[in-house]
Amino acid sequence: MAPKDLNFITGNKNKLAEVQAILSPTAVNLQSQAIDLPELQGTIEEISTDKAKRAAERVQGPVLVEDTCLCFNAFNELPGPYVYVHLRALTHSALRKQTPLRIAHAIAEADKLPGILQKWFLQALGVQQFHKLLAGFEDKSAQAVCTFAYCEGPGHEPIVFQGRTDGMIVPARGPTDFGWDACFEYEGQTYAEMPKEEKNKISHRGRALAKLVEWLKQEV
Ligand SMILES: O=c1nc[nH]c2c1ncn2[C@H]1C[C@H](O)[C@@H](COP(=O)(O)OP(=O)(O)OP(=O)(O)O)O1
Ligand SMILES: [Mg+2]
Repeated sequence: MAPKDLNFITGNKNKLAEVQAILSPTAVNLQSQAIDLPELQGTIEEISTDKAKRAAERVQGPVLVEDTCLCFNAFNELPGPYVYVHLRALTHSALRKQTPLRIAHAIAEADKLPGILQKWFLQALGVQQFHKLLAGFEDKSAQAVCTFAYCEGPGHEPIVFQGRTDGMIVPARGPTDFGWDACFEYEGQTYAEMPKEEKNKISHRGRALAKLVEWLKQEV
């Protein structure tokens, strides 16, 4: 059964602000709790559904969670689950000493890339260096993927809503206060350069929430 109230569990204030803005014209009553949840390794869907189950256990009630991935198309086919595991074991300072190629191999796992590793890349390289990951590749295209998972409560199977937006990885332009927004270009503008309403209309998050809102309408 679709809920009237949603309890969005996230440790990320920028995400929360966007979700509030996107859902404000709808009938959804959004609450939120800032809990930083551990994230599993696996496919994008597995990460989100597992995150939702953990969150439901933690709050002992219905929850909404979200996981965001940035997938570089140039690295999709590269192998390297072990590189990924290896990089995960490194500290931030050790990661900074890795060669771009080693980091690129880890990005090859982008399909399976939990937000936490992406967070590490951003923290280790900084938003100004982020585009250099693709320096040796002609294909700078990328896909922003946002996956919401709603879980009715402990023991329930989560429902997933996903939105994807195609763009390019570019040297940072615009404010750098939200993740890789300044490095992700969509139709000539980086996410960071766009007014928020414009980003929310075309963003991975906006598209995923449109599906969530549709589901809520059908269920009511
Ligand atoms: O629209 C976005 N524009 C730019 N950057 C973004 C966006 N959305 C997430 N991001 C960044 C934040 C974090 O560095 C990573 C995802 O990690 P992710 O685990 O999904 O988020 P998080 O740990 O910050 O919050 P949460 O508590 O909801 O897991 O990508
Ligand atoms: Mg996270």
